[in-house]
Amino acid sequence: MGLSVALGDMIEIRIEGVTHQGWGIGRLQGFTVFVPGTLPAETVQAQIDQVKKSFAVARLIRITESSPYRIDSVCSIYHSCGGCHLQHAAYQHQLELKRRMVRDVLARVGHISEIKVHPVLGMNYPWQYRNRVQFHVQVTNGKVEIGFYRPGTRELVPVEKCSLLPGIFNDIRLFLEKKLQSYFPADDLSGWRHFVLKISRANQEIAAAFVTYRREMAILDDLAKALMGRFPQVVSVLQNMNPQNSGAVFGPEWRLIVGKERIEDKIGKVCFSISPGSFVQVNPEQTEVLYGKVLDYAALKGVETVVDVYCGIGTISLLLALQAGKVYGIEEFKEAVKDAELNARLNGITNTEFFAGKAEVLLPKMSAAGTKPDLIVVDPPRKGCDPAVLDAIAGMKPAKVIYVSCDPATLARDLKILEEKGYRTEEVQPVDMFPQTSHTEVCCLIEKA
Ligand SMILES: C[S@@+](CC[C@H](N)C(=O)[O-])C[C@H]1O[C@@H](n2cnc3c(N)ncnc32)[C@H](O)[C@@H]1O
Repeated sequence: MGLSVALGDMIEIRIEGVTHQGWGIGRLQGFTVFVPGTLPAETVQAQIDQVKKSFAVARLIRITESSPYRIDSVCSIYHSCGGCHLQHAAYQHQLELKRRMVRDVLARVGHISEIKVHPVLGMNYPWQYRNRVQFHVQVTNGKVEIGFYRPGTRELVPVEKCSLLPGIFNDIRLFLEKKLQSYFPADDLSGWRHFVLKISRANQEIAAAFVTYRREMAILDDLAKALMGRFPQVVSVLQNMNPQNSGAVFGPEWRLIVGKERIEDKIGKVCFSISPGSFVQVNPEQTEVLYGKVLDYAALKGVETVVDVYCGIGTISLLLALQAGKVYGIEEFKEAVKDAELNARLNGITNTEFFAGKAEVLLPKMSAAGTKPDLIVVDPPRKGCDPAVLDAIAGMKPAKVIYVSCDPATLARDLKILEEKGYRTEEVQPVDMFPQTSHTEVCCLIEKA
């Protein structure tokens, strides 16, 4: 039987749960209705925005019974920006909601319900935690705007200050917006795409990147010098050329405009030199918590062979290498592999070896060559592990697998596959890498059954 409501209808609904995007979930005539911006135990009036075969989406109009955990959001643009999803919930409640989200998705997708999901490890100060940002630059009829796109659109949200960013990022954005505007109308401002900032937690140095459609951009050198002159913390300004209209922020070609090529950071005892396009975790304080959990679960004794799959610049690999016999890292992005090798040298670590290529090709090759690791760590992108990676893990028969995931749904899918291949999930520890948003990082310990 279909839902007897239509687009534009007003409904009253009790919210019972929350989705992984942070939307409230209610039931109406046996149908699922999602209401963004609501919390469990609230009753709300909402207007139907979308009706699909098995669910509807409604827009929050009025809260008739409020959750005791509802608070006023901090950001004035919270409802239009879309970058945060849970600012309307007190932080401790956000952590509880995230724990429930992980538990629900593991049960629904992974059929894993008997395992306890530990309370989410949160932050003392869950603001200004991001170490990098990608702003979009838009120049329309000579008016320069630097900000974020409204979700699913190319419409810029006017941002005065983002509460997830260090204060200096907001100041730099305002400076650049004004400075860029001052070149108009004398200079051609077309060709701009993004403006990216990264800050090192260890020494507070900042690297900036101008991402442009084309190489020739008259004002970039002048702008870079002005930026460094005004903000001495900016030690590196680069240009990245990205002519493609794919979803990727960076294209393959980089040019150093002024300052140094790379910035350095530190995690635990290990120093990292980071090339501009490489992946690093976005929340450095919580990265230490997450990696600490990986080391706990690994419980190494100095003799083990470990494979770190999807290793990025070798952060987890090098921390593990301090406690293992030998660590192999696998990573698709060649520059990140060069970083990992350089970082091993910088830290005097000699028991690592890194391989550039796709995990789904290299791990099966390693398995065929007879490598028998005691532990395999995987930290894949959101889409999770390729089936060939999971097959290779089962073939190599490590006693332990540690799965670090930024997407609980693909994690649940992969844990189910690993269970079918003779592995059992023993521990599930969510870590709040992304306070105020609905995203959660999860670290799992999996053992051979
Ligand atoms: C979530 S990041 C984890 C990086 C690292 N473990 C860390 O904590 O910084 C995922 C990494 O997987 C890499 N990657 C994506 N697809 C891959 C593939 N098919 N094979 C190997 N690496 C891949 C990305 O370049 C990225 O560095």
